[in-house]
Amino acid sequence: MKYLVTAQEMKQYDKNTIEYLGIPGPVLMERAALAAEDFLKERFDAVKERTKVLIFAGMGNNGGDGLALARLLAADGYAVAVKCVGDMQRATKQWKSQWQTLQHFPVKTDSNIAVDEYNVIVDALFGVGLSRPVEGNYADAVKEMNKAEGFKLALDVPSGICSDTGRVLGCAFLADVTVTFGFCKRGLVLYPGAEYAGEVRTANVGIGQESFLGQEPEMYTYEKGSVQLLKRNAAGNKGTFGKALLVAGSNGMAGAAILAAKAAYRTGAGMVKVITAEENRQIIQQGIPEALYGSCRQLTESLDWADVIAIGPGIGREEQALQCLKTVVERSRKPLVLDADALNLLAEENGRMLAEELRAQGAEGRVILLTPHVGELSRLLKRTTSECKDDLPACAKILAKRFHAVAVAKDARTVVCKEQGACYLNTTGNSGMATAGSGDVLTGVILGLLAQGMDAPEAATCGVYLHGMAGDLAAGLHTEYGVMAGDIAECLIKNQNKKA
Ligand SMILES: NC(=O)C1=CN([C@@H]2O[C@H](COP(=O)(O)OP(=O)(O)OC[C@H]3O[C@@H](n4cnc5c(N)ncnc54)[C@H](O)[C@@H]3O)[C@@H](O)[C@H]2O)[C@@H](O)CC1
Ligand SMILES: Nc1ncnc2c1ncn2[C@@H]1O[C@H](COP(=O)(O)OP(=O)(O)O)[C@@H](O)[C@H]1O
Ligand SMILES: [K+]
Repeated sequence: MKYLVTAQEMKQYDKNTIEYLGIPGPVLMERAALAAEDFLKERFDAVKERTKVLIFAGMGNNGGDGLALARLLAADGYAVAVKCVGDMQRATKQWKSQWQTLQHFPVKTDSNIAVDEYNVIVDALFGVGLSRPVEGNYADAVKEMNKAEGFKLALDVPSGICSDTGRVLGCAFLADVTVTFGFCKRGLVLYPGAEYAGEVRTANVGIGQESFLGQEPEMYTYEKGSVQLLKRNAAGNKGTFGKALLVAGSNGMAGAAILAAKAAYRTGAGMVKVITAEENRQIIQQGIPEALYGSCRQLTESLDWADVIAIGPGIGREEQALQCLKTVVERSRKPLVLDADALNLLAEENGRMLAEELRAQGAEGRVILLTPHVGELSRLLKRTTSECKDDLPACAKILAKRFHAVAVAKDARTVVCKEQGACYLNTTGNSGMATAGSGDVLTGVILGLLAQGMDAPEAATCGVYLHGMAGDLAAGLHTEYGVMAGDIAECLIKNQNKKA
């Protein structure tokens, strides 16, 4: 597990480290600069004579890190220059102290620095202290850095990227590598920040879990290779691994049902039954002969049969779909995954009473998982899609609280959260998964995990992770251009736990 922190959390952990653990701020700054220096030496020591480093320093402690880095590199024989941006009178105490020390080292700091003479550009304008859009001299400096040739390193956060949301505030530094200090910031993982950050290296500067003092970060992710499936019972039979009921696929939309059913089987469910439109009987039986088939008339008895239920992929928004949803909500209390049109129906005026009923069931303890993409989420929350996209973790939390459910808010970086506790941000997957039907596969994966007895939050986080890993494997086979949802289903579980 890897923590992802906000600016506020990071500042609190800095403060705790200094005030409670007794490690002075200048020590932390020195370690931050040493970590950045280590990285640069790893890359450039072999070509030190030809390496000229230009550091753009703002007036906060991020700039202070930059000044300390300039000193360390100069002491090590590198050609270094620093370009200060901002009013030195207003610099932080640590910055001023670094500036005084720097005067004893051979670092160029005068105002006529020709940027194109330098082949390494270091951005130390703003870190987690960025509080408003980058404008004026600062924006000019960011543009100058971006225009420069050569290797680009950001200290802590690329300037202009919001540490919490990954949004660009005004304009932002486009880094090849970001060395971030203590813990990885959310904005380095969320888009577009992730693209601006380039490769992210998290450096240990002496701020660790001891600095939480009971306040853990509210977001985490899994690193590749760290997710475990439930141990498979060697003596198990198909009943042991769960009966999964899937209500999916209206007339002409049988593909959604086939993809989700296949994914549930590929994830390990013992039995999968598909309830779908009568017209789909033949195509389902040919497309996935391993699945049991039922028409909508057999829904009620199938609810009794099932251990877990999913509804939504390809069901449409017609009256029959609404009736199926009504039956599933009212006639059963079993764990329920709602996706796609099931969510759209709940968001419509017609589905309002059902949504109320579902909320009440959630409050009474029914296990509910909602898996909206940004469009579905916006309809459920009655917000614009850009509002949802701009702060997906916050919107996912609202949804989880509203339905007393596990919310899986899908996007390039999917968020999973419960009513209470930390959110999971997924980092597996790729743009090849932005293809019709890949959400149906995810529904099947989560259903398959639930069928085997995984608890709901774990099935959601593990499911999203595995789905993304399968997408990465599929992209390895077919490229990000060529991935189709069926490929993702085929790649599930294959080598999933191999470290990348
Ligand atoms: N506090 C600590 O002990 C440590 C802090 N470290 C560094 O310190 C950084 C945080 O330092 P600060 O809190 O001083 O913040 P920053 O250095 O990120 O910048 C904040 C300063 O920029 C100004 N500012 C913010 N947005 C602006 C904008 N758009 N235009 C113009 N000015 C703007 C603020 O008013 C403030 O003066 C971290 O990112 C990290 O690089 C590291 O040295 C590790 C230890
Ligand atoms: N750029 C991307 N990077 C990683 N994952 C992505 C990307 N785009 C889409 N996905 C994933 O693909 C799935 C798409 O789901 P959804 O939008 O419901 O598709 P559909 O409705 O076509 O089945 C989600 O799990 C989402 O997280
Ligand atoms: K920076």
